[in-house]
Amino acid sequence: MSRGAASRETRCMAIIEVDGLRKSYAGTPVVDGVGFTVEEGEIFGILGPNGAGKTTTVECIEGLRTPDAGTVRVAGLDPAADRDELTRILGAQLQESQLQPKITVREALELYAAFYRRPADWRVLAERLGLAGDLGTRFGRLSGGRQQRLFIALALIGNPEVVVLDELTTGLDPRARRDTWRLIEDVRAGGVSVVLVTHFMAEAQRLCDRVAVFDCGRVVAIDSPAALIGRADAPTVISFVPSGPVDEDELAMVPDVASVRHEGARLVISGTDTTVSAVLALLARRGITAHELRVTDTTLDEAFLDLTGKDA
Ligand SMILES: Nc1ncnc2c1ncn2[C@@H]1O[C@H](COP(=O)(O)OP(=O)(O)OP(=O)(O)O)[C@@H](O)[C@H]1O
Repeated sequence: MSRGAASRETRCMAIIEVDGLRKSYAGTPVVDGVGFTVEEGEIFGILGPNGAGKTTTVECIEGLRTPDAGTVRVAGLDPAADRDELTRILGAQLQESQLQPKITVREALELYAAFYRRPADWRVLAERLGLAGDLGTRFGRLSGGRQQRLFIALALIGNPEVVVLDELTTGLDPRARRDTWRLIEDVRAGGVSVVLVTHFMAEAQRLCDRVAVFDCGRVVAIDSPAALIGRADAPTVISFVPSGPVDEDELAMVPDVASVRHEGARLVISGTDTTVSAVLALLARRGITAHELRVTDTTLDEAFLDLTGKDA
């Protein structure tokens, strides 16, 4: 194989490579040795509590910030040095403040298409993203969900190989969020790699092939959502509404119990399979019936708490 072919093959696998990335503001490190790769065609999630350094990291990938140390490559390009070439490969979601409320959907699509040498056909994009009926509507009059559709369309208008979506569904109602998830899946099905910065565990669990969990400027874990959940100390949750009072001290003594909490009248106990049978046996001994009994796998929320000790 020629060296050119070999390097193309390497590039085929990783669309983004970040290694040893560091960035400080006023001497305070906010990104402190971050490294990960995003494979072509995957939806890669970046999760973490407020201030963990997620946005700073993606801004280095987008060429909006210059790293203090480390390397970032997007399809082999250095974002800080190759901004012009980068715009042909990478699409970034706009922030709301970058669009005038009076601009119509058609005008925004035409304007942004004009920035690229070989833009996507904006009419096709509008159709695909369900915006064809909104072309004459002013941005300020669109619902939050429709505005997000427009931001996705604008991120895709340069025919990018990878898009970075930062907190795309924050502020949307659950229905609009689910619609946006479907759009992101469609984008990936169209061959575009996706980097998704999110606070929502359900979003990461539903969409992402792999997730990097950030904490205090570092990556504390990278894995598939299922594998991260599998790493949790307490992989099983049993919950029920007890028919009478339960001695919680006694419950806490049950084998493998990691936590006992209340959700209204419901008791929620996390632990292992052993916990489930032991809790049921204890209830039977005390003559208590478990109404609305549910046994579920732990979620990414719980796995995240285990990894960072904080809510996202
Ligand atoms: N331009 C800046 N000047 C100084 N400090 C900054 C600047 N931008 C970000 N910070 C600080 O750097 C830290 C990391 O910010 P960053 O936005 O990267 O985190 P984040 O994980 O994206 O957080 P969030 O989820 O709240 O958006 C925060 O403490 C933030 O206040």
